[in-house]
Amino acid sequence: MSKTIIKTEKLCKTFSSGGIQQHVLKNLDIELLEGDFTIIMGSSGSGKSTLLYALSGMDKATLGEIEFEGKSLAKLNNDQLAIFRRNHCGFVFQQIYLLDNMSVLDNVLASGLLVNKNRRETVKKAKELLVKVGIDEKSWSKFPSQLSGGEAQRVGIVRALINNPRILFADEPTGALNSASSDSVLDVLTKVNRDGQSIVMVTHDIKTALRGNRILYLRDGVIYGDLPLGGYDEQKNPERHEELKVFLAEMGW
Ligand SMILES: Nc1ncnc2c1ncn2[C@@H]1O[C@H](COP(=O)(O)OP(=O)(O)OP(=O)(O)O)[C@@H](O)[C@H]1O
Repeated sequence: MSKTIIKTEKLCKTFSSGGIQQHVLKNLDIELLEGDFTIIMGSSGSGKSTLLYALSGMDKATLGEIEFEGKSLAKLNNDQLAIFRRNHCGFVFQQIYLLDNMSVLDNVLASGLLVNKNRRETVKKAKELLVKVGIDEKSWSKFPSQLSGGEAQRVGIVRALINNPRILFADEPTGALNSASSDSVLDVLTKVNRDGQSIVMVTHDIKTALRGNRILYLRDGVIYGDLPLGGYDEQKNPERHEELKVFLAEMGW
C-alpha cells in the first residue's frame, strides 16, 4: 500500500471580485500517493491550476484541510509556507523563468544552495541531475538564451528536483514547446517518476496525460472522474490512449 503524501478534506477555493464570489473548488476530498504520477485534467477555467496551487501551498485554501504528510498547511503562516514549499515541493511551469544572466549550472545551484549550504555536495548533485536529463557538460556554462526550449525546460526540471522535493508540481510544462522538445521533457518526467519521484501535473493534452498513472478530472469545481491508468508503458500506449479517450468522452471533455 503506497503512503499518502497529500490529503485534502472539503477543500474549497473561492475568488471574490467586485462583490461577486466564484466558487472554483468545492469540497474536494483528494488523496495523493507516494510514487504516483497524477494528472489533473478538465476544461479551460475548471480550476486545474487553482487546485495545483492549493495543493502545493502556493495559494491558501478558502476552507477545508490540506494535510501534507500529516501536517496541516492551513496552520502555517506565509513565511512558514514559503519554507515548506522550498523544502518539500518542486515546481515546473509553462514559462521556465531561468535567470538570464546565470549559466545553466548556476541557475540550478541558486536553488540548491538555498537548502544545502555544502557547495561541493550541491554541485555534485546538480551535475548528476543535469546528466540524467540529457544536459551534458558542454552545456553547463551556457546561458539560458543559448538553449532550446526543451533544454531550458529540462534545466527547469533539474532546478525543481535539486532539493529532493517530496512532490514535483508541474503546470503545463510542455505547453510552450514543439513536439520534439515536448517529448524530451515528458521522457525526463517519466524517467524521474520511474525512479520514485511523485509528480502532479496539469495538462490539456492527451499525449501528455498518458505519462501519468492516474487521471483526476475536474468539472464544476468537483472531482468528476478518477481514472487509474497504470504506469506509462510505450508498448501499451494504444490501449491506454483508447481508455483515456473513452474516459474523457464520459467526462464531457
Ligand atoms: N487570482 C485569481 N483571482 C480571481 N479569479 C481567479 C484567480 N485565479 C483563478 N481565477 C479564476 O478561477 C477559475 C479557474 O482558473 P484556473 O486558472 O484554475 O483554471 P484552469 O482550469 O487551470 O484553466 P486553463 O486550463 O484555462 O489554464 C477561472 O475562472 C479564473 O478566472
